[in-house]
Amino acid sequence: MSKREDYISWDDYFMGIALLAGKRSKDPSTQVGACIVSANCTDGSNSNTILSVGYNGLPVGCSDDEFPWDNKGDLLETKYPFVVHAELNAILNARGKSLHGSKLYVALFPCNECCKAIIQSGIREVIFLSDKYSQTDAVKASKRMFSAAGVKLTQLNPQVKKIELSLDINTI
Ligand SMILES: Nc1nc(=O)n([C@H]2C[C@H](O)[C@@H](COP(=O)(O)O)O2)cc1CO
Ligand SMILES: [Zn+2]
Repeated sequence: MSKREDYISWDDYFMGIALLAGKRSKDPSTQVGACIVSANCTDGSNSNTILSVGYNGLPVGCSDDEFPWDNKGDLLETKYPFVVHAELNAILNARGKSLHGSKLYVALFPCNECCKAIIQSGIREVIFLSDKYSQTDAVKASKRMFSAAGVKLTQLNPQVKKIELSLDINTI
């Protein structure tokens, strides 16, 4: 028997992990996931290892049922001042582990605040799917900083449009 040929690529796999993490988000309008992966080492050691994962959600101790999820209205009655973005959560979930030279896979292009944390933590490449907020000042500021800091930006061209998972034991 020869090897399976329809296995998913590394890029689709890590973006898939980011998207799966986003499924944990309680945000009713936009669920974002992020996955941080170690750099490609020239000798192949420890490359393509998942260092951390995160999704957009409230800080620990802030109840998902008590804080607002609205995206319109007075700022303090919306989610915006409270939600930790997926990228920042992934960086913080690494708990101080070195992220130098790593890559970050994220479903949605990072905002300016996450951009600063990405640059400062040593992440050298951002691979994203959607850039639906490209016209916002947050994304424009972000692109300016990424460019100045030399962080590579790659919009993923996935090899597959869909990855299906079944948790039915009869399908294993
Ligand atoms: N890159 C991002 N990572 C994120 O985790 N988010 C989060 C913040 C909010 O919870 C949600 C955006 O909500 P909305 O404005 O589409 O209703 O996604 C948003 C962006 C966009 O910059
Ligand atoms: Zn952000």
